[in-house]
Amino acid sequence: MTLDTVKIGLVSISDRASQGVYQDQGIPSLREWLSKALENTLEFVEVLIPDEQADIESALIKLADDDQCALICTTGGTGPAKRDVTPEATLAIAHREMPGFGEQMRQISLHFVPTAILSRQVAVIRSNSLIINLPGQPKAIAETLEGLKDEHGKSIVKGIFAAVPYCIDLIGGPYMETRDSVVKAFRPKSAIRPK
Ligand SMILES: Nc1ncnc2c1ncn2[C@@H]1O[C@H](COP(=O)(O)OP(=O)(O)OP(=O)(O)O)[C@@H](O)[C@H]1O
Ligand SMILES: Nc1nc2c(c(=O)[nH]1)N[C@H]1C(S)=C(S)[C@@H](COP(=O)(O)O)O[C@H]1N2
Repeated sequence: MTLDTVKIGLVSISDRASQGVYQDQGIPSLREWLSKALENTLEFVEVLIPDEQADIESALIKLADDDQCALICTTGGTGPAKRDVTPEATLAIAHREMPGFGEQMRQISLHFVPTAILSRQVAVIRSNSLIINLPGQPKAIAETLEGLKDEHGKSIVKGIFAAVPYCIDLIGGPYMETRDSVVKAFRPKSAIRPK
């Protein structure tokens, strides 16, 4: 079976990276982890913007409605600081909320940092796109998507990505295959397509 190409939007939200104060590591970290985790051919649409609610909303609308990305990952701007507005922007353009993702990401992150509860990250659906907020620390991207493994590679805490392919099936997106050594997608037996 030939796998579908998957279009993925990557949005890095950082005042300083967008001004060139430091080099953006958000988009490269997202691209690297997703390319490692997925067997499908991936087509990325990438945006680097400051923490401005209007800019974030229009970037998300364009990626969902015009580019038709099945998955959109944001990084940054989820904390309690005044300029952190990523969750507000995401909720403002959402059609439906998916609260399980935010709940699980905060649980996972508590295994890494006690400040995990400061992230207000959300996940939502807009039409056929799943949009997920990830924290801004570049290392938080793999932590929340993949979870935590012991020294033998055995999963201690499951990352949220295990649930992403089936969610995308259910909203009418492409069938995504993961590499089990990175993350094993879970689907009910009836939804698994033979390789
Ligand atoms: N896009 C990025 N590229 C590289 N490092 C980043 C990026 N975003 C955040 N970081 C790092 O993670 C830390 C926490 O991220 P946070 O989103 O809270 O940044 P911030 O303090 O709001 O600043 P800014 O929006 O200017 O990146 C930052 O201080 C920075 O060290
Ligand atoms: N996995 C993980 N989650 C994390 C962190 C981290 O380093 N790793 N940092 C926390 C911190 S310090 C903050 S303030 C919040 C919000 O980060 P953001 O504003 O960069 O999105 O994410 C939290 N979640």
